[in-house]
Amino acid sequence: MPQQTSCSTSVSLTTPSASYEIVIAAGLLNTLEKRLLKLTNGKLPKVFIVTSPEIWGLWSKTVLSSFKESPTVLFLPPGERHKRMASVESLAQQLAESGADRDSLLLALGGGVIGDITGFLAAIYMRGIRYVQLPSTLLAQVDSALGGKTGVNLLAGKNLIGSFHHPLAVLADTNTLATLPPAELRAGLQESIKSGIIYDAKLFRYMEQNSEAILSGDPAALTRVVTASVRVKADVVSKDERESGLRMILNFGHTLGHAIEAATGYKKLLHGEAVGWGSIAATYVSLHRGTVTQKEADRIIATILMYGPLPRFTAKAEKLVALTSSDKKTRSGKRAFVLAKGIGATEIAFDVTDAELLTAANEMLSLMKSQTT
Ligand SMILES: NC(=O)c1ccc[n+]([C@@H]2O[C@H](COP(=O)([O-])OP(=O)(O)OC[C@H]3O[C@@H](n4cnc5c(N)ncnc54)[C@H](O)[C@@H]3O)[C@@H](O)[C@H]2O)c1
Ligand SMILES: O=C(O)C(=O)C[C@@H](O)[C@H](O)[C@H](O)COP(=O)(O)O
Ligand SMILES: [Zn+2]
Repeated sequence: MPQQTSCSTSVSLTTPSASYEIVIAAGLLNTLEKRLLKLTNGKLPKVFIVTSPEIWGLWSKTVLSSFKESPTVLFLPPGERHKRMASVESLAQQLAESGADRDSLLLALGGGVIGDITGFLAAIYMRGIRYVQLPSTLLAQVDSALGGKTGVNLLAGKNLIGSFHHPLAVLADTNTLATLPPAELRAGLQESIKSGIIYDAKLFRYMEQNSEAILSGDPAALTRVVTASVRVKADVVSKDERESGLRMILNFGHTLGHAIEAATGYKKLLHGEAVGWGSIAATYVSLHRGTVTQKEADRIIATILMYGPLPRFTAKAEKLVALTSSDKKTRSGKRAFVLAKGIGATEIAFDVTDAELLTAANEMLSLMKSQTT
C-alpha cells in the first residue's frame, strides 16, 4: 500500500482539566514511538494497544516498525454492539493480568467504538491512567477521538455510562483512511456535515460543492474536511468542556439519531448514518420553527443525502420519540433540542414538544420511503 507523508497540522484543545494537541498528518503511525516519547518526557512506560483484529491486520506492520520493544496488544471484536460494560471489564482484567500499572499508557487504535471504550477503560482502570487516541476512521478523526467523552451503551440508550477523560494527545494519521470501507467513510462524513451546519458555513459549502473529491478519498480533500471539523469541535469543547451549554450543539441530529440506534439494536445502522437521519429530522423541526428557510433546509437535506445512501430501517415514529426520553440533554424533565439557525449557527430550544418531534420523525420516515436506494 503506498503510504503518504505530509506536513502536519496541529490543533490545540484546552479545557479546565486538560490541554493537548490534535495532530493531523499522513504517516504519523510510522513514527509513533518517537511521538509517544515526546508526550511522556522521554520515558516510555509500558504501552498497551487496544484495537480490533481487522485493524491490526491492516496496520500492525506500520505501528510495530516504529517501536524498539513491541507493546502488548489487546483485541476487541468490531461493532457498536460490543460497546458495552462487558468489553470494558474483559479489557481491564487483561490489563491487570498483563501487569499494567498506574504509569501504563493505553493507545486506542481504531474508530469511535475502540476510542470510546479505551478512553473509558483509561478513566477507570486503577482510578485513571493515561491514553492516546490513534483514530483510524474518518468519524473518529473528525469527532470521537477529541473532546474527552468516553463511555459505553446500555440497552436502555446510547452512551449512558461514561466519563469525561481526555487523551494525552490525538494523532490522526490520514493514511489510515485509505483502507476504510466506503460506507464507513460516508458515515463519518455525516459528523463533518453536522459540524458545518452548526458552526462553520464554509465547511458546509465545501462539502456541498466537493462531494466527488471527498467521497473518492482524495487525500487533500479529506485532510481539509478533517482539519476544519477538528477546529470546530476543539473550539466548542474548549469553551464548554462538560456540556453545560454550548457543547450541546455537537449533539445536533443526535436526539433522534441515538433513538434510531437504540430502536434498531445498535446493529442496523452505523452511528454516522443514524446521525444523518437524525439531522434530517432536526432540520424539519428547524424548518417548522422558522429557524431555517425552505431553501436552507433543502440544501442541508440534499447535502446529507449526497453523502449517502443512508440505509433504511424499520421503526415507528412514536417509538423513536419515546426513546428520546433517555437523552442526556434532558434535565429535570426539560429536553434541550438543537435547532439549525440558518447554515453555520444553532439555537437551543427547551420547548420542543413530542408532537413536533413526531411530525419531524414521520417526515424523515416518509423521505426514507421515497428514496430509491
Ligand atoms: N466520544 C465522542 O465524542 C464520540 C463522537 C462521535 C461518535 N462517537 C461514537 O463513535 C462510534 C462510531 O465510531 P466509528 O464510526 O469510527 O465506528 P467503529 O469504531 O465501529 O469503526 C467502524 C469500522 O471500521 C473498522 N475500521 C476502523 N479503522 C479502519 C481502517 N483504517 N481501515 C479499515 N477498517 C477500519 C472497524 O474495525 C469497524 O468495523 C459510536 O459508538 C459513536 O457513539 C463518539
Ligand atoms: O462531543 C460531543 O459532545 C458530541 O456530542 C459529539 C457526538 O457526535 C457524539 O456522538 C457523542 O458521543 C454524543 O455524546 P452523548 O453525550 O450525546 O452521548
Ligand atoms: Zn455523534
